[in-house]
Amino acid sequence: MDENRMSQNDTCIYDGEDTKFKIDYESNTYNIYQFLNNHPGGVNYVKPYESKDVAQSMRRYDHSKAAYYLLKEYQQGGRKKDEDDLERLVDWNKPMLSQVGKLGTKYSEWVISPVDRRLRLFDSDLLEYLTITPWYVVPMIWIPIIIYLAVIGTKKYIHITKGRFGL
Ligand code: HEM
Repeated sequence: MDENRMSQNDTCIYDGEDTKFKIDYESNTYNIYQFLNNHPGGVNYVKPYESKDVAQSMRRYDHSKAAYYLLKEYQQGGRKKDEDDLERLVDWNKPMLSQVGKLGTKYSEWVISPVDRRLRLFDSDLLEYLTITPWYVVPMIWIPIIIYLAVIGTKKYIHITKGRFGL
């Protein structure tokens, strides 16, 4: 493999032989299988384009620069690293937090150029662990707080309105 290309396995969250949804864009082929369900326009817009060229349709829907940048992530054989200066600004295998401060004026362009790969934010395993919250933690914390505040509020209301309204 060309050493200027990242292998798809390095960059993909999902991989596997049977997980393919190929499209063409300007004579390159892309496997966008892992992106299908995340497409902001919905999966149904993209589904009819399996094995077809999407260039015209993408232009018709006025996709942003970020969308075309993201598309390269799914290029067959991996993204060409030497094509994008933005790719070389950080070491993707190291935590991001310590690196973004050094991006300087490039930061604003880099931060809105989406990629679809595993990366970590913090050096510390504990902090990294805290960056991902399973959905059930949110009701676990907030439901007791809501119940507590509702009980306190009701008690106060009963106390304040005691003797009024003929109660
Ligand atoms: C030909 C097939 C495609 C069609 C018909 C299509 C259609 C659309 C539509 C209608 C929206 C607007 C959603 C909204 O604003 O509510 C959208 C947004 C978007 N699409 Fe697609 N899309 C296609 C392929 C792709 C591909 C291949 C990618 C990249 C891998 C992509 C990335 C995006 C992104 C990032 C957005 C958010 C808006 C933006 O940044 O432009 N789309 N698409």
